[in-house]
Amino acid sequence: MATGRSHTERTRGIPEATVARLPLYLRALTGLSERSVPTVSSEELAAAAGVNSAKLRKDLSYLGSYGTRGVGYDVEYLVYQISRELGLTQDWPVVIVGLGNLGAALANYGGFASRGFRVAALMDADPKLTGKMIAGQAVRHVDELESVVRENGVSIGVIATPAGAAQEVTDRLVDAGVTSILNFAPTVLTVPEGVDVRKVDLSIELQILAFHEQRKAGDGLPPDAEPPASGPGISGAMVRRRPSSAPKSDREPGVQPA
Ligand SMILES: NC(=O)c1ccc[n+]([C@@H]2O[C@H](COP(=O)([O-])OP(=O)(O)OC[C@H]3O[C@@H](n4cnc5c(N)ncnc54)[C@H](O)[C@@H]3O)[C@@H](O)[C@H]2O)c1
Repeated sequence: MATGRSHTERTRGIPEATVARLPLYLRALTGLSERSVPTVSSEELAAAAGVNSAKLRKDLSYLGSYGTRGVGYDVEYLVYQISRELGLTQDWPVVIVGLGNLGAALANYGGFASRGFRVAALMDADPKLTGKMIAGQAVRHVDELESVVRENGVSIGVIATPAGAAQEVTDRLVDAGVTSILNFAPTVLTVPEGVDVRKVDLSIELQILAFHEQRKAGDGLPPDAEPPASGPGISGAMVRRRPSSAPKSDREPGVQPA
């Protein structure tokens, strides 16, 4: 199943679209693994992940995984391969900033820890929230952000503050050493080279559904109108990058590109 190529060789050149589908395969495979299913065909796995099987085979070939004719893919091994490719075989401490409705819901979501994303700290600017227990952790004041990031080796920050605070929080996270941001606030974040931002925007997903609903109703669009690119709840690439030297006035509001 695996080729003789090194991990580094395989990692090079995996298309971003393939990377975006790997979590879908992993979720489907985890379900199979929990049911102790030993092998899976590309057709079954593709159906479970909601992609076509030719695409799946191509995607998995980037990992050096080709399956065995007549048998399919070894479920446990493929779970390991995809987890390794996604960097999930190590622990990633995350910090959640903004513990309002959304932040508290995220903190209570068990799916982070079970996938190796340990919530190292919950931080909020509201002194009334300091010390409040959420999901078994005391909320800490955002004044401690830099020390929390450094002490816990945090590399991923989750932003669930109002839009107006998101850039300032991002700058502080980045200055403290965070290199990946998951942004729930409805604003464009500007980050230096080398920092990745993923934006989650449920309202964009709803707008795409509205487009399709409108088409189903045959309302006002020419028959050959192209639908917008649909995607997972986490919008695609992202990122407006600002060289660290660029002035902060470069920032502009708007919708982060998907
Ligand atoms: N992406 C999505 O699909 C989605 C869905 C719902 C909400 N949102 C967004 O998520 C954010 C949070 O929504 P909510 O309903 O939880 O809001 P909320 O008002 O309940 O909570 C925001 C929290 O952020 C804290 N905060 C404000 N400034 C801060 C700062 N500088 N540092 C640290 N904490 C700070 C506040 O004290 C508050 O506890 C908003 O930007 C909202 O628009 C996004």
